[in-house]
Amino acid sequence: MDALTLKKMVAKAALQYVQPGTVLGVGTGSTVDCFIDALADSGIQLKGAVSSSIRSEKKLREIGVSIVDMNDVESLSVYVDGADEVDPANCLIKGGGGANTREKIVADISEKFVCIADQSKLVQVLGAFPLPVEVLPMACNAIARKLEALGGQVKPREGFTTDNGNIILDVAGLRITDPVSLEKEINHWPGVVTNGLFAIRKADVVLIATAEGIKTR
Ligand SMILES: O=C[C@H](O)[C@H](O)[C@H](O)COP(=O)(O)O
Repeated sequence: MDALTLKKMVAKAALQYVQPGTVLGVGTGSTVDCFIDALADSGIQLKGAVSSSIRSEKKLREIGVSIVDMNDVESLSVYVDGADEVDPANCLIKGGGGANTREKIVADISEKFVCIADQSKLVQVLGAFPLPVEVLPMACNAIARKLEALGGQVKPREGFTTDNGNIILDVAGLRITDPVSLEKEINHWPGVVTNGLFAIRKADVVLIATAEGIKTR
């Protein structure tokens, strides 16, 4: 089964968590694009959506979902988003599309974070996918040196600026056996906006598309 078919499958499966008439949290990425398409086909009527990126906002508007400013809601019952890697404890690496900061903000106010992924995203230990770290431009080299001291190989993402006007450093070569500690450590460095580890606020439910069907974890 090809990657797009798996993404469409898992996107459709996430519709069971969507409550009509509510404000839904919506993430970013190619799997979420499939989810927004599935939402359009489902005919489910939402009150609106809080989105984690300009890309998803645009797509949601195109299907007639109104965008709600996060400052106008206290909490969200459900947040649907993809991931770049998922470990056995449902800790994630996110930010392959550079949206990890807004994603972390929306996930934080959500009661249920439903992560949608295909089986290629499953790992035993996080870190094969380079960890994205959003940094303020003036801190780029200082933070890169600190990440290298942790044993990572750091590459600034070329020609890319986040929705918040910052830089992404992609950090390869980390074997992340304690994602909670690493998430806290990197986030404490001045100049880091957020890193792409979702371990402190991990997924509550992970839907995994496999050739045999959807698995729920
Ligand atoms: O910044 C992007 C997000 O964290 C995505 O959810 C993540 O990169 C997964 O994207 P995709 O569904 O395209 O693999």
